Amino acid sequence: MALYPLPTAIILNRITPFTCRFFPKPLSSSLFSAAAVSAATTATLPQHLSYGPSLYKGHKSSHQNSDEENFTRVFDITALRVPAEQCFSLESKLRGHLLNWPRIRNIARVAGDDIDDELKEFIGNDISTDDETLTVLERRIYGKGEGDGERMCSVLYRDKLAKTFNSIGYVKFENLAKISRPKKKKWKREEKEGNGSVRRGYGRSDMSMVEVVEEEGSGDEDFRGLLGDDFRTRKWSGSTRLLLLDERYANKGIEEMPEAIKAVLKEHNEESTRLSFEIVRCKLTLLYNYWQMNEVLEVLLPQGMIVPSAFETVGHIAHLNLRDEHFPYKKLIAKVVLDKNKPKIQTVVNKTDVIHNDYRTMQLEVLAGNHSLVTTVVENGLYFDVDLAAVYWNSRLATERQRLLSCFTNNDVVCDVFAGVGPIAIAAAKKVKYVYANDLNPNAVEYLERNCVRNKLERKIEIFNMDGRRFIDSIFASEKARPITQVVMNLPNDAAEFLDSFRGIFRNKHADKQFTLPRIHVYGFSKAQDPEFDFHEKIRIALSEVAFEVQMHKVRLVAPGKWMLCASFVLPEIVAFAK
Ligand SMILES: C[S@@+](CC[C@H](N)C(=O)[O-])C[C@H]1O[C@@H](n2cnc3c(N)ncnc32)[C@H](O)[C@@H]1O
Repeated sequence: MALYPLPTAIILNRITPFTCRFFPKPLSSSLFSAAAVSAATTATLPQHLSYGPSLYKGHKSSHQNSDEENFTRVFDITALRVPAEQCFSLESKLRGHLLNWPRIRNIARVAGDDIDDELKEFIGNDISTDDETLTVLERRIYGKGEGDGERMCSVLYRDKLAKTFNSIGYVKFENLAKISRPKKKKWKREEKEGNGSVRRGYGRSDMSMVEVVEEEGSGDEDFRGLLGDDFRTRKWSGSTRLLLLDERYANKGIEEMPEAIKAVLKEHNEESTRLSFEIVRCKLTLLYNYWQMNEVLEVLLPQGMIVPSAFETVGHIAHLNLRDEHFPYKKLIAKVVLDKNKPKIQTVVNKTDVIHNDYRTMQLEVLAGNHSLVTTVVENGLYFDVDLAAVYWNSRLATERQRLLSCFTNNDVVCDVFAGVGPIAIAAAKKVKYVYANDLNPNAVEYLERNCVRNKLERKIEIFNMDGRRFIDSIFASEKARPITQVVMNLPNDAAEFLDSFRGIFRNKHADKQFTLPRIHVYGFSKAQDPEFDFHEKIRIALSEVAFEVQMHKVRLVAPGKWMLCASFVLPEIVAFAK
């Protein structure tokens, strides 16, 4: 990620270690200027950040080789080490005292907390009842000479240990030179298995990591060096887990723990001297992947700036609607959106202009990711290929399309005058008898054809590429066309103006012949105080007649005070037969 260099500098200056200082964002509009960096001042941590994880809290990591590492925060916490088999019951007992941070499991696993399978075999399953086995094992681990219970000198012990474990084929101790061990690369591969899940037994994921902080001078450094990091200088305890305690208890001793925790410790330490119930100090590291989009952006953008938190998606494309104030940071914002929404999102675009062309296509600028604007949208089990650069698509209308479809029956013949790539026409074709779909945009028609085939509905749809007015004329005049029962006119800016095309569509039909008056569903916008009345008036003017029993449906607010509406009514007979 090479996009953050300068904002990173700001983070470095604005976030201090664990002292819980909060640096307000520089008011300067230049996030990148040195002035902005030095403008950072300290203040106390605001109330809403005083609890729970925050980028404004914790220590910064000592590794800061990449921009992402600048978002690493290390938190000192305390944990209760408990036997693995009891951790779930204790978790529910102690829930109110546990860390309970979002996306962090209260039960953590760290290196060395599991007994190796081979060792399990060696000591048997029931370690707590077999005292002799345990004593022998403890001698091996803590370096006491068998028989006398005294400590051996390091050299002798090391030698003995190497021989002992070698002879029984015990290969887990990574630092024993004589024993072959898997190559580093292989370990790495194992760490991330297929779906990205983490290697068993290690408290590291791509979001967070828990490590036990070793006490200094515990006296067994020699053996740790020999046996590797998995070797723990604590009494033998079988498989254990860490129950991460609430941040209030960080760096606290047993006396300061709540009664519930003290009771657990007391109860078990009385019961057994072998099982490990102990308080340990830990480091919880939250990595870049842990933080959510808005948390990262909040740190990167100047204080007071609205953090873009929502975007529309069309297939693999995230579609932002950035404000003017965001423009200097558009690439930065897009990169974070991409990072935080991978792999679903592969491209981030911003709308550069309001839609004002005939084909209703958007002017888009690709800000991050791959530059292809051809994508596939799945809506209600149907597949739609879309080229956002050349055709219209709006995922927000999915619910409205469903509502409209619910008005159709399997006896209907639908005519979609402004069909685009076919979200209404193709979905209707699945349900109704037949569909006539039209669009003026040749690109939309190409995708409409493609989508019909893709959804195996090409036999139920006939496609046209002409102006809507001409299409209405010709489809109703055609002798071959089936009698149309439903007409959809989804071009909200202008569709009402096309309604005059229905005047006289049956003028050449004999009045005594059977005919079907189509039900029209026309979309429009209104900024009026009473949008329904206003739209009704537009329809009356376009038809030069009053349509009765008009059902008005408010689709959604497209801008403050601007409604998108759908009016549904049966074409008045007087209009259809007008001369
Ligand atoms: C708002 S889009 C709706 C498309 C589709 N119904 C949907 O929901 O995605 C309007 C469509 O009408 C088409 N269009 C614009 N003017 C037209 C005209 N005069 N005649 C026919 N189609 C037109 C545009 O190309 C565009 O695809």
